[in-house]
Amino acid sequence: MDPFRITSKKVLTLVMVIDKDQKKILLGYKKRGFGAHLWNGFGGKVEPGETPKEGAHRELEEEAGITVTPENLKKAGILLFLFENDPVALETHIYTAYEHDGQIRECDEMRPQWFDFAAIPFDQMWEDDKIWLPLLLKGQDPFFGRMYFKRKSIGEQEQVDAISSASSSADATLANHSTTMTSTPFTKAEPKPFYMSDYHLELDLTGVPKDVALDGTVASFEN
Ligand SMILES: COc1nc(N)nc2c1ncn2[C@H]1C[C@H](O)[C@@H](COP(=O)(O)OP(=O)(O)OP(=O)(O)O)O1
Repeated sequence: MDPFRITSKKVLTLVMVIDKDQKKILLGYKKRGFGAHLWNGFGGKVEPGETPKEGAHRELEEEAGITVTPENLKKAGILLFLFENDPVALETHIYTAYEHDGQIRECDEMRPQWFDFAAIPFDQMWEDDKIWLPLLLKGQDPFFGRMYFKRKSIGEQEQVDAISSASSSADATLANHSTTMTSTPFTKAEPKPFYMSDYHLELDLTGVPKDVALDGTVASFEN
């Protein structure tokens, strides 16, 4: 039986807020829930009746306190995250926002912080990010991909713990390169429960239909 066989999906959003002039990206430190202790863009589940773009707008305001006009919220790609022995895939619609309104603020779920492009904390982010985020920062969108994740075994987890405690001094150095939004100290790397075992990314979408059929349902690049 295929351990990556999927029967349904959840639709999620992820917004990457970028300051092109300063060459900085706004990330949020996830304090709880799925992906806790990792830095990520802002987003979450699309609610019934919402388009992905409407969901992205709502989640950005909830998690970072800022709004983006519809024309400034641009679709960068769609990634399908698949987890071993989990039949529910996460279809994640990724957006860029180069302009925003309002005051960035922390909430109970996310702690926002600006990072220089040269100091993005990839070792404390989902492993797929190091594949597509550099492309997004170069403006090479849109992309479409499948990312396959396996849960770490106990032995692998112990190895990660050892690496993570050895790297805590490196984290302190990273903190000096980033612009802190709040007085909360930079958090050291936490072990990641999953590792990416494989991926497939389409960068040339000429052969991909506008509506990409995934698991029987359809994702549209339109909004
Ligand atoms: C597995 O790989 C992933 N990589 C990246 N970069 N981002 C991911 C991955 N898997 C999920 N995400 C993103 C997609 C969403 O932005 C969040 C998860 O959203 P969450 O489950 O927290 O959704 P909410 O609606 O905010 O959840 P609550 O029920 O807590 O409100 O992570």
